[in-house]
Amino acid sequence: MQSTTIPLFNPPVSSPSNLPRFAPTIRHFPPPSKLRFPTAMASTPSGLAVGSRTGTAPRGSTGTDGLCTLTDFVGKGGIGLGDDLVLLLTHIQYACKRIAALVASPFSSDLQNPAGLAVGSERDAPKPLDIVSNEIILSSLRNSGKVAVMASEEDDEPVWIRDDGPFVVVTDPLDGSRNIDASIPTGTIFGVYKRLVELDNLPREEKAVLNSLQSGTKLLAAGYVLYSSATILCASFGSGTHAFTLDHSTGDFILTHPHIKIPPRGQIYSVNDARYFDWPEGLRRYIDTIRQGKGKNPKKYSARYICSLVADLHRTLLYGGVAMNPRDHLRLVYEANPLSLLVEQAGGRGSDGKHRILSLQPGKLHQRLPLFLGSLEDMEELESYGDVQQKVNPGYEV
Ligand SMILES: O=P(O)(O)OC[C@H]1O[C@](O)(COP(=O)(O)O)[C@@H](O)[C@@H]1O
Repeated sequence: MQSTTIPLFNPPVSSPSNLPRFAPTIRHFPPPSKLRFPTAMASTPSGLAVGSRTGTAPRGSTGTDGLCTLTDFVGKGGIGLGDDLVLLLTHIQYACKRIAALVASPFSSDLQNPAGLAVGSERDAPKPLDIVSNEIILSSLRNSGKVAVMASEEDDEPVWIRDDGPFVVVTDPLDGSRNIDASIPTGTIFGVYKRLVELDNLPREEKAVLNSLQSGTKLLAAGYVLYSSATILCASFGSGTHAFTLDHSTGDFILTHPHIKIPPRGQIYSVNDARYFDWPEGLRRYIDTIRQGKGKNPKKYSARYICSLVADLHRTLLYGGVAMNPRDHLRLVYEANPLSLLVEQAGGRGSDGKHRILSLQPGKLHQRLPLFLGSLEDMEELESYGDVQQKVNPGYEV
Protein backbone atom coordinates (compact mmCIF):
# COMPACT_ATOMS: atom_id res chain seq x y z
CA MET A 1 0.00 0.00 0.00
CA GLN A 2 1.39 3.39 -0.84
CA SER A 3 0.93 6.52 1.20
CA THR A 4 0.87 9.85 -0.58
CA THR A 5 0.81 13.29 0.90
CA ILE A 6 -1.62 15.46 -0.99
CA PRO A 7 -2.07 19.13 -0.13
CA LEU A 8 -5.83 18.79 -0.42
CA PHE A 9 -6.81 20.15 2.95
CA ASN A 10 -5.39 22.91 5.06
CA PRO A 11 -4.45 21.86 8.58
CA PRO A 12 -7.09 23.07 11.03
CA VAL A 13 -6.35 26.76 11.65
CA SER A 14 -7.43 26.49 15.26
CA SER A 15 -4.55 24.12 16.23
CA PRO A 16 -2.69 25.43 19.25
CA SER A 17 0.62 26.76 18.01
CA ASN A 18 2.67 24.69 20.46
CA LEU A 19 1.45 21.47 18.92
CA PRO A 20 3.34 19.98 15.97
CA ARG A 21 1.56 20.66 12.69
CA PHE A 22 1.10 17.68 10.48
CA ALA A 23 0.60 17.81 6.78
CA PRO A 24 -2.59 15.82 6.33
CA THR A 25 -1.93 12.54 4.63
CA ILE A 26 -4.39 10.61 2.54
CA ARG A 27 -3.66 6.95 2.31
CA HIS A 28 -4.33 5.58 -1.11
CA PHE A 29 -5.01 2.02 -1.94
CA PRO A 30 -2.87 0.73 -4.77
CA PRO A 31 -4.28 1.42 -8.21
CA PRO A 32 -6.36 -1.48 -9.52
CA SER A 33 -3.47 -3.08 -11.39
CA LYS A 34 -1.50 -3.45 -8.16
CA LEU A 35 -4.18 -4.95 -5.94
CA ARG A 36 -2.87 -7.95 -4.06
CA PHE A 37 -4.78 -11.15 -3.62
CA PRO A 38 -5.06 -12.02 0.06
CA THR A 39 -2.77 -15.07 -0.10
CA ALA A 40 -0.85 -13.99 2.97
CA MET A 41 -3.85 -14.53 5.25
CA ALA A 42 -3.48 -17.87 6.92
CA SER A 43 -7.02 -18.56 7.98
CA THR A 44 -10.53 -17.33 7.40
CA PRO A 45 -11.39 -14.79 10.08
CA SER A 46 -14.22 -16.06 12.20
CA GLY A 47 -17.59 -14.79 11.05
CA LEU A 48 -16.28 -14.07 7.57
CA ALA A 49 -16.28 -17.63 6.34
CA VAL A 50 -17.38 -17.76 2.74
CA GLY A 51 -20.74 -19.40 2.48
CA SER A 52 -21.40 -19.27 6.21
CA ARG A 53 -24.22 -16.74 6.20
CA THR A 54 -26.28 -17.01 3.15
CA GLY A 55 -24.92 -19.25 0.44
CA THR A 56 -21.75 -20.39 -1.25
CA ALA A 57 -19.22 -18.72 -3.49
CA PRO A 58 -19.01 -19.75 -7.13
CA ARG A 59 -16.96 -22.90 -7.60
CA GLY A 60 -13.30 -22.21 -8.26
CA SER A 61 -13.50 -18.61 -7.12
CA THR A 62 -11.90 -18.93 -3.71
CA GLY A 63 -8.17 -18.57 -3.22
CA THR A 64 -5.96 -21.10 -1.42
CA ASP A 65 -6.84 -19.38 1.85
CA GLY A 66 -10.56 -19.95 1.27
CA LEU A 67 -11.26 -16.25 0.74
CA CYS A 68 -12.92 -14.92 -2.36
CA THR A 69 -12.36 -11.32 -3.41
CA LEU A 70 -14.82 -9.39 -5.52
CA THR A 71 -12.36 -9.61 -8.40
CA ASP A 72 -12.11 -13.41 -7.99
CA PHE A 73 -15.88 -13.62 -7.81
CA VAL A 74 -16.57 -11.80 -11.06
CA GLY A 75 -13.50 -13.03 -12.95
CA LYS A 76 -12.90 -16.10 -15.08
CA GLY A 77 -12.58 -18.44 -12.07
CA GLY A 78 -15.87 -17.14 -10.71
CA ILE A 79 -19.01 -16.07 -12.54
CA GLY A 80 -17.02 -14.90 -15.58
CA LEU A 81 -18.55 -11.50 -16.26
CA GLY A 82 -16.28 -10.68 -19.17
CA ASP A 83 -13.07 -8.70 -19.10
CA ASP A 84 -14.62 -5.30 -19.83
CA LEU A 85 -17.10 -5.44 -16.97
CA VAL A 86 -14.53 -6.94 -14.59
CA LEU A 87 -12.18 -4.05 -15.38
CA LEU A 88 -14.94 -1.52 -14.87
CA LEU A 89 -15.86 -3.05 -11.50
CA THR A 90 -12.23 -2.90 -10.44
CA HIS A 91 -12.24 0.83 -11.11
CA ILE A 92 -15.54 1.32 -9.30
CA GLN A 93 -14.12 -0.54 -6.29
CA TYR A 94 -11.06 1.67 -6.36
CA ALA A 95 -13.18 4.84 -6.43
CA CYS A 96 -15.26 3.59 -3.51
CA LYS A 97 -12.18 2.80 -1.46
CA ARG A 98 -11.04 6.38 -2.00
CA ILE A 99 -14.45 7.66 -0.93
CA ALA A 100 -14.36 5.39 2.14
CA ALA A 101 -11.02 6.94 3.09
CA LEU A 102 -12.40 10.41 2.46
CA VAL A 103 -15.52 10.08 4.61
CA ALA A 104 -13.45 8.58 7.45
CA SER A 105 -10.80 11.29 7.22
CA PRO A 106 -10.38 13.69 10.15
CA PHE A 107 -10.58 16.46 7.55
CA SER A 108 -13.84 15.44 5.97
CA SER A 109 -15.86 17.97 7.95
CA ASP A 110 -13.58 20.78 6.73
CA LEU A 111 -14.59 19.74 3.25
CA GLN A 112 -18.21 19.46 4.25
CA ASN A 113 -18.39 22.90 5.83
CA PRO A 114 -15.69 25.05 4.25
CA ALA A 115 -15.57 28.64 5.44
CA GLY A 116 -17.75 30.94 3.41
CA LEU A 117 -20.11 28.25 2.19
CA ALA A 118 -23.74 28.71 3.14
CA VAL A 119 -24.59 25.65 5.17
CA GLY A 120 -28.08 24.23 5.39
CA SER A 121 -29.65 26.99 3.29
CA GLU A 122 -30.77 24.73 0.45
CA ARG A 123 -31.60 21.24 1.67
CA ASP A 124 -30.94 19.45 -1.60
CA ALA A 125 -27.89 21.50 -2.55
CA PRO A 126 -24.90 19.31 -3.33
CA LYS A 127 -22.45 19.30 -0.46
CA PRO A 128 -18.72 19.48 -1.06
CA LEU A 129 -18.16 15.84 -0.08
CA ASP A 130 -20.74 14.84 -2.66
CA ILE A 131 -18.85 16.81 -5.26
CA VAL A 132 -15.48 15.33 -4.37
CA SER A 133 -16.99 11.83 -4.45
CA ASN A 134 -18.50 12.60 -7.82
CA GLU A 135 -15.11 13.63 -9.16
CA ILE A 136 -13.48 10.51 -7.75
CA ILE A 137 -16.00 8.29 -9.50
CA LEU A 138 -15.81 10.19 -12.77
CA SER A 139 -12.03 9.95 -12.78
CA SER A 140 -12.13 6.18 -12.15
CA LEU A 141 -14.69 5.67 -14.89
CA ARG A 142 -12.55 7.66 -17.30
CA ASN A 143 -9.46 5.67 -16.33
CA SER A 144 -11.26 2.39 -16.92
CA GLY A 145 -11.58 3.23 -20.62
CA LYS A 146 -14.83 1.27 -20.56
CA VAL A 147 -17.48 3.92 -20.02
CA ALA A 148 -19.29 5.89 -22.68
CA VAL A 149 -21.36 8.05 -20.36
CA MET A 150 -21.79 8.70 -16.65
CA ALA A 151 -25.05 10.12 -15.30
CA SER A 152 -24.75 11.30 -11.73
CA GLU A 153 -27.19 12.66 -9.21
CA GLU A 154 -24.70 15.48 -8.72
CA ASP A 155 -24.66 16.64 -12.34
CA ASP A 156 -27.47 18.36 -14.22
CA GLU A 157 -26.53 16.55 -17.41
CA PRO A 158 -24.77 13.25 -18.06
CA VAL A 159 -21.05 13.43 -18.86
CA TRP A 160 -20.05 11.87 -22.18
CA ILE A 161 -16.71 10.11 -21.66
CA ARG A 162 -15.78 8.17 -24.80
CA ASP A 163 -17.53 7.00 -27.95
CA ASP A 164 -16.30 3.41 -27.78
CA GLY A 165 -16.99 2.78 -24.09
CA PRO A 166 -19.18 -0.32 -23.88
CA PHE A 167 -20.98 0.79 -20.68
CA VAL A 168 -23.20 3.48 -19.23
CA VAL A 169 -22.91 4.17 -15.50
CA VAL A 170 -25.55 5.87 -13.36
CA THR A 171 -24.61 6.85 -9.83
CA ASP A 172 -25.43 8.66 -6.64
CA PRO A 173 -21.81 9.18 -5.51
CA LEU A 174 -22.48 9.88 -1.82
CA ASP A 175 -26.00 9.45 -0.54
CA GLY A 176 -26.88 10.49 3.01
CA SER A 177 -24.07 13.03 3.23
CA ARG A 178 -26.26 15.62 4.93
CA ASN A 179 -25.67 13.74 8.22
CA ILE A 180 -22.01 13.06 7.74
CA ASP A 181 -20.82 15.51 10.39
CA ALA A 182 -22.33 13.13 12.94
CA SER A 183 -20.48 10.17 11.34
CA ILE A 184 -23.74 8.61 10.28
CA PRO A 185 -23.29 5.94 7.58
CA THR A 186 -23.34 7.07 3.97
CA GLY A 187 -23.28 5.17 0.70
CA THR A 188 -22.48 5.16 -3.00
CA ILE A 189 -25.06 3.71 -5.39
CA PHE A 190 -24.30 2.64 -8.96
CA GLY A 191 -25.90 0.92 -11.91
CA VAL A 192 -24.30 -0.30 -15.15
CA TYR A 193 -26.01 -0.56 -18.54
CA LYS A 194 -24.75 -1.41 -22.00
CA ARG A 195 -24.18 1.51 -24.33
CA LEU A 196 -27.01 1.56 -26.87
CA VAL A 197 -25.05 1.27 -30.11
CA GLU A 198 -28.15 2.08 -32.14
CA LEU A 199 -27.91 5.64 -30.77
CA ASP A 200 -24.27 6.13 -31.76
CA ASN A 201 -25.06 8.51 -34.61
CA LEU A 202 -27.13 10.93 -32.53
CA PRO A 203 -25.63 14.19 -31.23
CA ARG A 204 -23.66 13.67 -28.02
CA GLU A 205 -26.03 15.42 -25.64
CA GLU A 206 -28.97 13.46 -26.97
CA LYS A 207 -27.35 10.04 -26.86
CA ALA A 208 -25.93 10.79 -23.42
CA VAL A 209 -29.42 11.36 -22.03
CA LEU A 210 -31.12 8.50 -23.86
CA ASN A 211 -28.43 6.01 -22.84
CA SER A 212 -28.91 7.10 -19.23
CA LEU A 213 -32.68 6.76 -19.31
CA GLN A 214 -32.72 2.99 -19.83
CA SER A 215 -35.26 0.94 -17.97
CA GLY A 216 -34.06 -0.79 -14.81
CA THR A 217 -34.78 -4.16 -16.40
CA LYS A 218 -31.74 -3.51 -18.64
CA LEU A 219 -29.27 -3.18 -15.75
CA LEU A 220 -26.26 -5.45 -16.25
CA ALA A 221 -25.06 -4.81 -12.71
CA ALA A 222 -25.99 -2.63 -9.78
CA GLY A 223 -24.64 -2.08 -6.33
CA TYR A 224 -24.10 0.08 -3.33
CA VAL A 225 -21.15 0.67 -1.08
CA LEU A 226 -21.99 1.31 2.56
CA TYR A 227 -19.49 3.43 4.50
CA SER A 228 -20.16 2.45 8.08
CA SER A 229 -18.42 0.49 10.85
CA ALA A 230 -17.45 -1.73 7.93
CA THR A 231 -17.23 -0.74 4.28
CA ILE A 232 -19.49 -3.12 2.40
CA LEU A 233 -19.97 -3.43 -1.33
CA CYS A 234 -23.23 -5.18 -2.12
CA ALA A 235 -23.89 -5.98 -5.77
CA SER A 236 -25.92 -7.94 -8.21
CA PHE A 237 -24.71 -8.96 -11.63
CA GLY A 238 -28.14 -10.20 -12.65
CA SER A 239 -28.17 -13.40 -10.64
CA GLY A 240 -28.34 -13.08 -6.88
CA THR A 241 -27.21 -10.33 -4.55
CA HIS A 242 -23.85 -10.65 -2.85
CA ALA A 243 -21.99 -8.53 -0.33
CA PHE A 244 -18.27 -8.07 0.07
CA THR A 245 -16.58 -6.47 3.08
CA LEU A 246 -13.48 -4.32 2.69
CA ASP A 247 -10.45 -5.85 4.37
CA HIS A 248 -8.47 -2.76 5.25
CA SER A 249 -5.30 -4.79 5.68
CA THR A 250 -5.19 -5.81 2.02
CA GLY A 251 -7.52 -3.37 0.28
CA ASP A 252 -9.66 -6.26 -1.00
CA PHE A 253 -13.41 -6.60 -0.88
CA ILE A 254 -13.93 -10.12 0.51
CA LEU A 255 -17.10 -12.07 -0.16
CA THR A 256 -18.90 -12.24 3.18
CA HIS A 257 -22.57 -12.53 2.24
CA PRO A 258 -23.03 -14.64 -0.90
CA HIS A 259 -26.57 -15.02 -2.21
CA ILE A 260 -28.31 -12.77 0.28
CA LYS A 261 -31.92 -13.81 0.82
CA ILE A 262 -34.10 -11.15 2.33
CA PRO A 263 -36.43 -12.85 4.85
CA PRO A 264 -39.92 -13.14 3.30
CA ARG A 265 -41.19 -11.14 6.25
CA GLY A 266 -39.48 -8.97 8.82
CA GLN A 267 -40.47 -7.12 11.93
CA ILE A 268 -38.98 -3.71 11.20
CA TYR A 269 -40.35 -0.70 9.35
CA SER A 270 -38.13 2.15 8.32
CA VAL A 271 -39.60 5.55 7.52
CA ASN A 272 -39.39 9.16 8.63
CA ASP A 273 -42.57 9.02 10.67
CA ALA A 274 -42.40 12.65 11.76
CA ARG A 275 -44.23 13.02 8.44
CA TYR A 276 -47.16 10.95 9.74
CA PHE A 277 -49.65 13.80 9.42
CA ASP A 278 -48.64 14.39 5.80
CA TRP A 279 -49.18 10.73 4.92
CA PRO A 280 -52.25 9.47 3.10
CA GLU A 281 -54.80 7.44 5.02
CA GLY A 282 -53.60 4.08 3.66
CA LEU A 283 -50.02 4.52 4.80
CA ARG A 284 -51.11 5.71 8.26
CA ARG A 285 -53.36 2.68 8.65
CA TYR A 286 -50.62 0.30 7.51
CA ILE A 287 -48.03 1.67 9.96
CA ASP A 288 -50.58 1.86 12.81
CA THR A 289 -51.54 -1.75 12.13
CA ILE A 290 -48.09 -3.28 12.03
CA ARG A 291 -46.78 -1.40 15.03
CA GLN A 292 -49.65 -2.74 17.10
CA GLY A 293 -48.99 -6.28 15.89
CA LYS A 294 -52.38 -6.39 14.17
CA GLY A 295 -51.13 -7.06 10.64
CA LYS A 296 -50.61 -10.38 8.89
CA ASN A 297 -47.55 -10.85 11.05
CA PRO A 298 -48.96 -10.90 14.60
CA LYS A 299 -45.76 -9.38 16.01
CA LYS A 300 -45.41 -5.73 16.93
CA TYR A 301 -43.03 -4.10 14.48
CA SER A 302 -40.12 -1.92 15.55
CA ALA A 303 -39.01 1.28 13.87
CA ARG A 304 -35.48 1.87 12.62
CA TYR A 305 -34.67 4.93 10.53
CA ILE A 306 -31.13 6.12 9.92
CA CYS A 307 -32.19 8.61 7.23
CA SER A 308 -29.43 7.30 5.01
CA LEU A 309 -30.85 5.22 2.21
CA VAL A 310 -28.02 2.74 1.74
CA ALA A 311 -27.77 2.03 5.46
CA ASP A 312 -31.54 1.63 5.82
CA LEU A 313 -31.63 -0.71 2.86
CA HIS A 314 -28.63 -2.76 3.98
CA ARG A 315 -30.31 -3.48 7.32
CA THR A 316 -33.55 -4.32 5.54
CA LEU A 317 -31.83 -6.78 3.20
CA LEU A 318 -30.30 -8.62 6.13
CA TYR A 319 -33.15 -8.48 8.68
CA GLY A 320 -36.22 -8.07 6.49
CA GLY A 321 -39.15 -5.66 6.78
CA VAL A 322 -39.75 -2.52 4.75
CA ALA A 323 -37.68 0.59 4.12
CA MET A 324 -39.57 3.45 2.57
CA ASN A 325 -39.64 7.08 1.62
CA PRO A 326 -43.25 7.66 0.63
CA ARG A 327 -42.84 11.18 -0.79
CA ASP A 328 -41.44 12.12 -4.22
CA HIS A 329 -37.87 12.44 -3.04
CA LEU A 330 -35.59 9.65 -4.18
CA ARG A 331 -34.46 9.37 -7.79
CA LEU A 332 -35.57 6.63 -10.14
CA VAL A 333 -32.41 6.55 -12.24
CA TYR A 334 -29.71 6.86 -9.59
CA GLU A 335 -31.31 5.27 -6.52
CA ALA A 336 -34.56 3.41 -7.04
CA ASN A 337 -33.56 1.32 -10.05
CA PRO A 338 -30.17 0.05 -8.86
CA LEU A 339 -31.47 -0.65 -5.35
CA SER A 340 -34.60 -2.38 -6.63
CA LEU A 341 -32.48 -4.77 -8.67
CA LEU A 342 -30.55 -5.71 -5.52
CA VAL A 343 -33.74 -6.24 -3.53
CA GLU A 344 -35.42 -8.29 -6.25
CA GLN A 345 -32.33 -10.42 -6.71
CA ALA A 346 -32.43 -11.09 -2.96
CA GLY A 347 -36.04 -12.23 -3.27
CA GLY A 348 -37.75 -8.99 -2.19
CA ARG A 349 -39.68 -6.24 -3.96
CA GLY A 350 -39.02 -2.65 -4.99
CA SER A 351 -42.10 -0.54 -5.64
CA ASP A 352 -43.34 3.04 -5.84
CA GLY A 353 -46.33 1.95 -3.77
CA LYS A 354 -48.25 0.84 -6.84
CA HIS A 355 -45.89 -0.43 -9.49
CA ARG A 356 -42.73 -2.50 -9.67
CA ILE A 357 -39.89 0.03 -9.87
CA LEU A 358 -37.98 -1.87 -12.56
CA SER A 359 -41.02 -1.74 -14.85
CA LEU A 360 -41.05 2.08 -14.87
CA GLN A 361 -39.60 3.81 -17.91
CA PRO A 362 -37.62 6.84 -16.72
CA GLY A 363 -38.81 10.01 -18.45
CA LYS A 364 -36.34 12.47 -16.92
CA LEU A 365 -32.85 12.04 -15.53
CA HIS A 366 -33.64 13.48 -12.11
CA GLN A 367 -37.16 12.08 -11.85
CA ARG A 368 -38.19 11.57 -8.21
CA LEU A 369 -40.70 9.13 -6.84
CA PRO A 370 -41.89 7.39 -3.66
CA LEU A 371 -39.78 4.32 -2.91
CA PHE A 372 -40.66 1.19 -0.95
CA LEU A 373 -38.13 -1.66 -0.68
CA GLY A 374 -38.36 -4.82 1.34
CA SER A 375 -39.50 -8.32 2.15
CA LEU A 376 -41.97 -9.79 -0.31
CA GLU A 377 -44.80 -10.46 2.14
CA ASP A 378 -44.41 -7.13 3.92
CA MET A 379 -44.42 -5.32 0.59
CA GLU A 380 -47.54 -7.13 -0.59
CA GLU A 381 -49.31 -6.25 2.63
CA LEU A 382 -48.21 -2.61 2.40
CA GLU A 383 -49.38 -2.27 -1.21
CA SER A 384 -52.74 -3.80 -0.32
CA TYR A 385 -53.49 -0.60 1.65
CA GLY A 386 -53.85 1.27 -1.66
CA ASP A 387 -52.92 4.89 -1.05
CA VAL A 388 -49.44 4.76 0.43
CA GLN A 389 -47.80 7.45 -1.69
CA GLN A 390 -47.41 10.76 0.12
CA LYS A 391 -48.69 13.53 -2.15
CA VAL A 392 -48.12 16.39 0.32
CA ASN A 393 -44.47 17.33 -0.02
CA PRO A 394 -44.01 20.71 1.59
CA GLY A 395 -40.19 20.61 1.71
CA TYR A 396 -38.87 19.84 5.15
CA GLU A 397 -36.21 21.85 6.91
CA VAL A 398 -34.36 18.96 8.61
O1 LIG B 1 -35.99 13.67 4.57
P1 LIG B 1 -36.47 12.30 4.26
O2 LIG B 1 -37.74 12.34 3.47
O3 LIG B 1 -36.58 11.44 5.48
O4 LIG B 1 -35.41 11.70 3.24
C1 LIG B 1 -34.27 11.02 3.67
C2 LIG B 1 -33.62 10.36 2.50
O5 LIG B 1 -33.00 11.36 1.74
C3 LIG B 1 -31.64 11.00 1.51
O6 LIG B 1 -30.85 11.68 2.45
C4 LIG B 1 -31.26 11.40 0.13
O7 LIG B 1 -31.56 12.76 -0.03
P2 LIG B 1 -30.63 13.70 -0.89
O8 LIG B 1 -30.65 13.09 -2.28
O9 LIG B 1 -31.25 15.05 -0.80
O10 LIG B 1 -29.27 13.61 -0.28
C5 LIG B 1 -31.56 9.52 1.77
O11 LIG B 1 -30.31 9.07 2.13
C6 LIG B 1 -32.58 9.36 2.89
O12 LIG B 1 -33.09 8.07 2.88
